Amino acid sequence: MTSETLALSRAAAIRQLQAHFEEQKWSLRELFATDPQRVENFSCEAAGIYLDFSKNHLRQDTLQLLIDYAEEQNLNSKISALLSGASINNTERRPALHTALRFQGDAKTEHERAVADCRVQMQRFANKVHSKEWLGFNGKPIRHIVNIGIGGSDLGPRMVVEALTPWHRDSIHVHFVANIDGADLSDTLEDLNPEETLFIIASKSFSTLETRENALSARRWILAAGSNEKQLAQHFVAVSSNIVAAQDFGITPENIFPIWDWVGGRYSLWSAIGLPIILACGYSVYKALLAGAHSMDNHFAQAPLQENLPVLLALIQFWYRQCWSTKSQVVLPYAQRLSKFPAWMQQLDMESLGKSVDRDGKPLGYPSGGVVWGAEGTNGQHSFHQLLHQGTDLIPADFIAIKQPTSELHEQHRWLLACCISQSQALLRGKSLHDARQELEEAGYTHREAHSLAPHKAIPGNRPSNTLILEKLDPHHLGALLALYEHKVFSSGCLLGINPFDQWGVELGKQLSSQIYQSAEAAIPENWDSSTRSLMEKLL
Ligand SMILES: O=P(O)(O)OC[C@H]1O[C@H](O)[C@H](O)[C@@H](O)[C@@H]1O
Repeated sequence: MTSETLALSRAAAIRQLQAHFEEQKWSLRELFATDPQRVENFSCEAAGIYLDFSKNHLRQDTLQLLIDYAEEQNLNSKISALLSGASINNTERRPALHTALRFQGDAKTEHERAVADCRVQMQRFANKVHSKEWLGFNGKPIRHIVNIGIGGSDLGPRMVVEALTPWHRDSIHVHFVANIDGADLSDTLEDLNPEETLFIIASKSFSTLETRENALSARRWILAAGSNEKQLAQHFVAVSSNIVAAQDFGITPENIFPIWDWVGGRYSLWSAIGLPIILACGYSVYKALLAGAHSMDNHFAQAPLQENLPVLLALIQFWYRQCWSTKSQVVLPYAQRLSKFPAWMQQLDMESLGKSVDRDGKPLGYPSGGVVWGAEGTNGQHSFHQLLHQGTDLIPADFIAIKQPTSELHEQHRWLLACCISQSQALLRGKSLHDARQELEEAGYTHREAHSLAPHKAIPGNRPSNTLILEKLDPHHLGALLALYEHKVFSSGCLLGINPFDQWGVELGKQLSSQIYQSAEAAIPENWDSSTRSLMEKLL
């Protein structure tokens, strides 16, 4: 099918789905009441992750319409194109081969051989640090690693290092600095000894403002502590595809870990951008993470669309966004150690799907990616869940539960899981006006008072959610979970007909910030809007 035919079929399929939506009269409670097998019919398991998607506004015919649409959009062949290294990132004319970063067994392709070499380089380096063979300028072993990077060069490894806390080595502490706000770096360095600190300058482009400025400040901090220029090599390594810029910064070639243009920033934690994970937890943990992701890659490649976890999640998102006009989706990991997961998801989903034109540059004419947000449970229950339950917007939720306790406090874990289950049940069931009235009367309110208060207490319910269950929060399951969402976002991009691999929308702000920074020293251009000019006068 040509791209024009695909675009026409997209528009027609969306209209058909909308017609199906208009006809639907069922409530979630009715769907459960009329189908005793609903959970069996609307759940799947793969790579150690169980997905219950029964609490969604889906009947078999809805799902079939969605699957038909995915087939019409050639989703299967697009998945094959992604995994085989076709130039799927059409605007930047390159493949998106993050799956090659987690290959298992012997390296077969050119990409895998490059990855294998890099893995050896990382392992050797980590061994030297862990065995205390790698010394700082004063002959002291390294105890602190500070990763300086932002966006994809920060969010993934930061989230994984926190998620895998039980695997941390006692001898090494890993820290992350991202923000251009100097408080981020200075607060982090406050209690560190420069003699025992090593910086990873993580930047695919090696030209990102925040990373450059933080790296320069870190360099001055090490020099001020007594290191000479030559000894800086003992305190700085880099991960970059811009080898020349990293060398110009003063990093010796053997301490530069490569990343390639076929690895997108938000998909890069599996590359040398994941070096902090190896330093914090050891190489075997990193390997298990890759293996978990690889098992999800295999599932994504092989499972039929109707049993394919990433595809199902993408279809559900598509259904709500196109037909239910949802504006956002919330991700709720019920695990303290996954507190940074929503931030990682935000970059993954919003940088990928926040587009207004299709792969050919034509206006979409239908909504693309929405807002992704969330926080770890149970904390959100005591703040924003109010809006999920009683607000006017329908916000589909993904709950992520971990079956095995993540601490010694097993009783608390049972409470955590009970809270997680109760939230999706409350979203589904709601509370009728009648029940709210009765509850109030039972609590001693007069009939009249109960009548007037009940609308405030009633909860609409009928609100959808997915629940994902991981057996354990270990490297393998975590790897599978992250790959699941990566492939979900890719599938969403295919369903929307957009290229999810570029992010040129972020460039304008960067260009303007340097113009503003420079103009503040000279005259502010007169043709700039008065608000910008006034803010510059007040602030700069
Ligand atoms: O790794 P870097 O080249 O420093 O890029 C870091 C980040 O900056 C950019 O602004 C992009 O929006 C991100 O996708 C990227 O991950």
